[in-house]
Amino acid sequence: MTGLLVVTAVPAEAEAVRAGLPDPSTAVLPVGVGPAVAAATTARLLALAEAAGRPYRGVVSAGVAGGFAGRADVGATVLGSVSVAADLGAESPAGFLPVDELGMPPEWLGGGLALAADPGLLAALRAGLPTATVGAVLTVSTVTGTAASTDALRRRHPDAVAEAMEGYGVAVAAAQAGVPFAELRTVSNPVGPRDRDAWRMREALAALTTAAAALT
Ligand SMILES: O=C(O)c1cccc(C(=O)CC[C@H]2O[C@@H](n3cnc4c(=O)[nH]cnc43)[C@H](O)[C@@H]2O)c1
Repeated sequence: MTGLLVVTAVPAEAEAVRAGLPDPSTAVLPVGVGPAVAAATTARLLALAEAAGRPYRGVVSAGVAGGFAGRADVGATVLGSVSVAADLGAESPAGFLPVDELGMPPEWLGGGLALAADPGLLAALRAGLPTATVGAVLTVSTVTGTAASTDALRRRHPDAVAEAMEGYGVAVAAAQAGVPFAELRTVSNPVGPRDRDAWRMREALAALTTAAAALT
């Protein structure tokens, strides 16, 4: 059994995590932006480790995220209690219909639209990050960029603290491999109308380096 696998979307996030790791032998790898490439690449990494007789002890999806104002502001650290596929569904005149409300059983969805963090791994991360905000982290394929879609997400997910683009995909890969999963994010921007000037990437990456100390 090897240690933790930490997957980020892009190299800058991986470098920020590595810079704060207490154990430099922890694997930190960028697996791409969005749920599909993150799921496929993580699944391959987990399968290769298992085939080599050195399965990972757990996998953490880490990186920057948009935070829901009043729940997780810019610079905050967030731990996902659950990673949610927030835009997997169907549009209708009455609004968005999540795919699990269309009669599809959880097994068709890799375990469901909301995959909970492993309790032991989450507890360990909470212990190392006592000021982190804990709540649902949404996974979206399209970055939310209007007030209307922000309000709709807030209504549909009153427990959501942040949104990003990889967590649910990594969670599906981990569930298929039977490996504990958690999601760790630092907030680079508020979820809301698109405004690149509101981005604080340097601050979020610095917070990621600080938070990485909990990844023992
Ligand atoms: O150009 C824009 O307006 C824009 C706004 C938000 C994010 C992007 C990205 O290309 C970053 C995607 C990347 O970062 C994570 N991330 C960070 N903030 C958010 C967000 O508000 N909503 C969704 N994802 C976000 C995400 O996990 C990706 O890896 C561009």
